[in-house]
Amino acid sequence: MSEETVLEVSGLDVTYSTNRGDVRAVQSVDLSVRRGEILGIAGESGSGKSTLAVALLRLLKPPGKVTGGSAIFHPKGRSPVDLLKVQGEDLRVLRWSALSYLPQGSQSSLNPVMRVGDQFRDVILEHAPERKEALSELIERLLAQVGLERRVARMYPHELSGGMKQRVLMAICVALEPDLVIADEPTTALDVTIQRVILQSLADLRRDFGVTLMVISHDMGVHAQLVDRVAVMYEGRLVEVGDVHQVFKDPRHPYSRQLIESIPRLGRRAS
Ligand SMILES: Nc1ncnc2c1ncn2[C@@H]1O[C@H](COP(=O)(O)OP(=O)(O)OP(=O)(O)O)[C@@H](O)[C@H]1O
Repeated sequence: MSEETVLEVSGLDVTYSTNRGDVRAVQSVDLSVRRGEILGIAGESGSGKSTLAVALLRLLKPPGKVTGGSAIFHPKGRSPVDLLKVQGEDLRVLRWSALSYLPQGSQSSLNPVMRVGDQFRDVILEHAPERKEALSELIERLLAQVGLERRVARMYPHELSGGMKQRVLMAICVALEPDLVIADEPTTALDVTIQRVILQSLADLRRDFGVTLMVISHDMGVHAQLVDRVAVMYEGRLVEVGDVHQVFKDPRHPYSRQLIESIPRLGRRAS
């Protein structure tokens, strides 16, 4: 795996100002993501994982506010950019083609009145119109990559199971070969068998497309099966970052140890 850095987060602070006072949801977070790796973000509910993701994706809504730090992103073939400062057209250009997002509960993010193939077409043609010629082949290849038949392109979202919708979204996320995909709780709300299929598809996407993934999950089993390195969040802070085997074998922080001990049984790694 290359040691090239895709994203360098330094001193990130995010605060929600409420009438009951300020909630410092992310505090002084330093984190780097290496090209080609799967980095897990672990921590219990409320530890700040989603806030970290939406701040990096510039999708943070009021009363949330980034109150400090930088997130230097290095897309291939483009100049580095601070994700916390990029604006307007520059931000639009980065979305999907360099930075894509698989949101929590993403199964409702497909447009219910559009066929799956048209949803691929919209994303691909908006950012890469030169792909128009070979578009059907590309869509077929992307669907196959996540284990779906090409007939799925002609279907509407309501004709798909939850796991199929999740796989369609994963394929759309990687369609433009982004430098980084941020997936928030990709297996939550799916049954256990489907969870395994999704984890395997994510591992395959990295193997076949070399995609860099940041995977947010409260489920330590997901990290055990999928990720290369894991970062543990606790009350808005990163308390430990390391090789996943190392962290599971010898957690440095008592909170990481607690999280690991709370897993009923460690699963097998997917890759
Ligand atoms: N819109 C909001 N207004 C006020 N506080 C918020 C808001 N959104 C999140 N918070 C607070 O910020 C902290 C971090 O929440 P966040 O959702 O990022 O955690 P999480 O680890 O992703 O948890 P979950 O998996 O449950 O989403 C929590 O204390 C939460 O209550």
